[in-house]
Amino acid sequence: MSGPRTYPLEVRDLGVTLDGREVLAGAGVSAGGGTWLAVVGPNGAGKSTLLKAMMGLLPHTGEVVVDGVRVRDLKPRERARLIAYAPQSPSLPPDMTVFDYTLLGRTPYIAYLGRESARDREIAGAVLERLDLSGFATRPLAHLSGGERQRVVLARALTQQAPVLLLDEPTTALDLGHQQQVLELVDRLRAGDGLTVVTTLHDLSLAGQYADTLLLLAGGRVIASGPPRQVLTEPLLARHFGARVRVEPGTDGRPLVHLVRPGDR
Ligand SMILES: Nc1ncnc2c1ncn2[C@@H]1O[C@H](COP(=O)(O)OP(=O)(O)OP(=O)(O)O)[C@@H](O)[C@H]1O
Repeated sequence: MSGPRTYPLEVRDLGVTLDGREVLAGAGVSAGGGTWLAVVGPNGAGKSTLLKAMMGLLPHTGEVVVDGVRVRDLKPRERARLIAYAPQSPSLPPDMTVFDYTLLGRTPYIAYLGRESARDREIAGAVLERLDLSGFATRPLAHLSGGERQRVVLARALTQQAPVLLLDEPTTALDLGHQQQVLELVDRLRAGDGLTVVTTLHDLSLAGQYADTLLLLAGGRVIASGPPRQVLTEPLLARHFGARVRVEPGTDGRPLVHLVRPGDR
């Protein structure tokens, strides 16, 4: 039995200069099709910049290649069918309803001047259901809490049904239960539909629990990449986050990162 078709991802020598400042340089990493890559690093490291450049939203040098296709050669609609992106804090049209905003994820499939089909509406409805958002469908975006808004942004990205999913800090505004719900849902989509997932994540233990590969960025450069236990090491975290941490294996052997107070052993 063969699984779903998957789309490997390769980032080659990516560089971004903003206002004359090199905020990302020489960034390279690859992720197998159907695997999860988590980008970690301190504030200002260049994590969001990397995702935006991968999505083609920022001028950059280097290449992003998905399943052998150079993303920069694609037309915007083709790119949007291949890669979906949920930004960290997008500005949302306040009067638009949750359902209509989610439906925007179908735009790359709707003909110019065309209207969404019953199938498009069905897909949007099903995604809202999976994210516990059906009850909010007719609510204007301005009337949502921060965490609800964050899940709606994710809903729009999932409605796009692209095989590569880029999520910038998908869990920051979420309570514990919703963090788990969102990460488990994304992981089910990865395993079941073969999505290639790239997330930035501040929570290093969560990154270590879910990702197959971690990419540690600091100062716009790649410091380390590889399986979680190779990247989440006490010396690397101490050096690049300026934090005292203890790293120990969890029940599944994946590393858990704890902050240690000065004076504790
Ligand atoms: N338009 C801009 N002009 C100049 N510098 C910028 C611009 N946008 C972002 N930067 C800088 O680029 C660097 C990388 O920013 P980025 O948002 O990618 O960091 P990040 O790793 O996602 O950080 P955080 O964890 O705080 O979200 C930061 O130092 C930021 O100040």
